[in-house]
Amino acid sequence: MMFMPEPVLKVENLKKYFPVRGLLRTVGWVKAVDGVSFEIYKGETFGLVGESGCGKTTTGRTILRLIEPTDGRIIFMGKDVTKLKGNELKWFRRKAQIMFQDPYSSLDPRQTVFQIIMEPVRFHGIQVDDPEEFVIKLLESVGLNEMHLYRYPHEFSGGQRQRIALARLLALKPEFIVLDEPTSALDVSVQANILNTLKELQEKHGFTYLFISHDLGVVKYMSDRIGVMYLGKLVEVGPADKVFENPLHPYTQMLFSAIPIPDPDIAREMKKKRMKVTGEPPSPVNPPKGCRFHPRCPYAKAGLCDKKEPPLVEVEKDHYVACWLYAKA
Ligand SMILES: Nc1ncnc2c1ncn2[C@@H]1O[C@H](COP(=O)(O)OP(=O)(O)OP(=O)(O)O)[C@@H](O)[C@H]1O
Repeated sequence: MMFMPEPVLKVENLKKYFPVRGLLRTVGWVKAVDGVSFEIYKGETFGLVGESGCGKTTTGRTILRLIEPTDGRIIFMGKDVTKLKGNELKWFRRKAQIMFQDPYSSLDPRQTVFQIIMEPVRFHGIQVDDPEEFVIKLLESVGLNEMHLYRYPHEFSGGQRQRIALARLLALKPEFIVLDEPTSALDVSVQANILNTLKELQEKHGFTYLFISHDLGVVKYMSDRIGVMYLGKLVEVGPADKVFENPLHPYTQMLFSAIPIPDPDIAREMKKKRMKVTGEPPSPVNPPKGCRFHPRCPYAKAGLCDKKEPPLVEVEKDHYVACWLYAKA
């Protein structure tokens, strides 16, 4: 796929801190997103990976202004999202959509498929000559059909519900879609079908995706580039094939060591690099500054990571890592 040089989305130093309340006052902050920067180009899928709680969902929702950022800039198609109001905000709400993980709670059980799909269309004042025809076309584009038009969500399987949710957002002709674990609640066979539909729709309409998942196999399958998140920060960013074949950050190496690697040469290479990591990830409330992933790292041993955060540096073309092992201290 050809990428346009102008990014559809540009995130600069994005932060989202949640207060931790004590009895009388705020006693700390959950630094869910802590200074994240990346760009996504037209027609591209940017995958966000990392363990549960590292801040993936908060990043996606803050970008869409479903929650207000603590700091940072979000530029969408040249416009500063944090400053949008009135008609411009409505335009943004139409052009930037989200598909949630849970197909059971995202559709109103009292509405028919027709009503579910037409509601946002009416809200945005989109003119449609023949609403029935319009909805049938949308249903067909996601693998459903006119038989489903006047049925209710409970009559559908999880995968079909995700298809209805997809048809609803397609009706608004979005530019950018946050896919937040869109298939995690589904059986593996159904997952593959939905992922392929997402890919086909992207080819056809040139959609730009932010794909959030903790499932590395799925992220690898879907993404052009990926960002690896650890405790609210991006520790590695690069083309998906490069990051998977040559993970640089000790955290990425640890994360990837859990998945089976089909290519024996790469598997052997990765085994060499694998580091022993034990224990749960640290809490994002007052997190440690240093990286716990490289006990043999001289920089970590010297306490350098505690004193100063490593910058994101380009180690090979388009492949960035934030670790003192690769940067000049
Ligand atoms: N509304 C909130 N109030 C307080 N803390 C929150 C809130 N939303 C998220 N958090 C915290 O922010 C951190 C990041 O959460 P987030 O859901 O973004 O992570 P995630 O990587 O998407 O994890 P998962 O895959 O489990 O959804 C977690 O520690 C979480 O507890």
